[in-house]
Amino acid sequence: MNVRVKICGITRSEDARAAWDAGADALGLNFYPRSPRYVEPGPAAALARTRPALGSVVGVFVNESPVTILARVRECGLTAVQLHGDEPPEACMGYGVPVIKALRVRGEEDVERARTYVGAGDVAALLLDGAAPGYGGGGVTFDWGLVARLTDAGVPVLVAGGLTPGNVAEAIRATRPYGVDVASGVESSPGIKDVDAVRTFIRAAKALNLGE
Ligand SMILES: O=C(O)c1ccccc1NCC(=O)[C@H](O)[C@H](O)COP(=O)(O)O
Repeated sequence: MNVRVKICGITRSEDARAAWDAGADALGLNFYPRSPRYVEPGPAAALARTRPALGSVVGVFVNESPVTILARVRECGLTAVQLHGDEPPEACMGYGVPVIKALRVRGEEDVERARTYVGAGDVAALLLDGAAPGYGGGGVTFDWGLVARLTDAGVPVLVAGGLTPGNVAEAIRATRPYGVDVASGVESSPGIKDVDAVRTFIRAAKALNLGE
């Protein structure tokens, strides 16, 4: 197993550097203006420049216009875009970088809906999130038992929603995902990462990589 770790909602350069140093594979920069983790394009470009040679910087968008997404990809050097709103499968292409489509999971019907994105456009992975109010970053888990039907079929899935240093290992064992993603579970307040929690989270996730 080689589980990748994405730390989402980075707003400060010290948090970005700490996450890379701790072994993060990807950082998420949030371009949804209503998020407490929103970053303006200028500071986001500076955060993206902390990226090490093999790291990935993912821009998170909610129902954003393609023109704006393309502009952010170019000006911030994003290596992937995460569409975290109500974007249909046909909207998941045209950015010149891989697309991660996020879906909130309440039950089996949402997993079936997720299947409609597999192979659509530039979708390279699905991110399955809990169904908290709002679009993301809500700290709510979902039934991990629903993920296996996708991962067993070889679909790259990032498991998100309510993950913490304390439950990430259990989530990985239950879902055998391509990766895991966390925002609020490693914060002292929204947008401010708790560096010790980030380190513990990454260590817990990557320990399973070493264990198999
Ligand atoms: O984090 C946000 O504020 C946010 C707002 C709107 C859309 C997406 C958002 N975050 C995207 C993420 O990838 C989060 O890491 C994911 O939703 C999990 O969040 P959490 O449950 O807090 O770990």
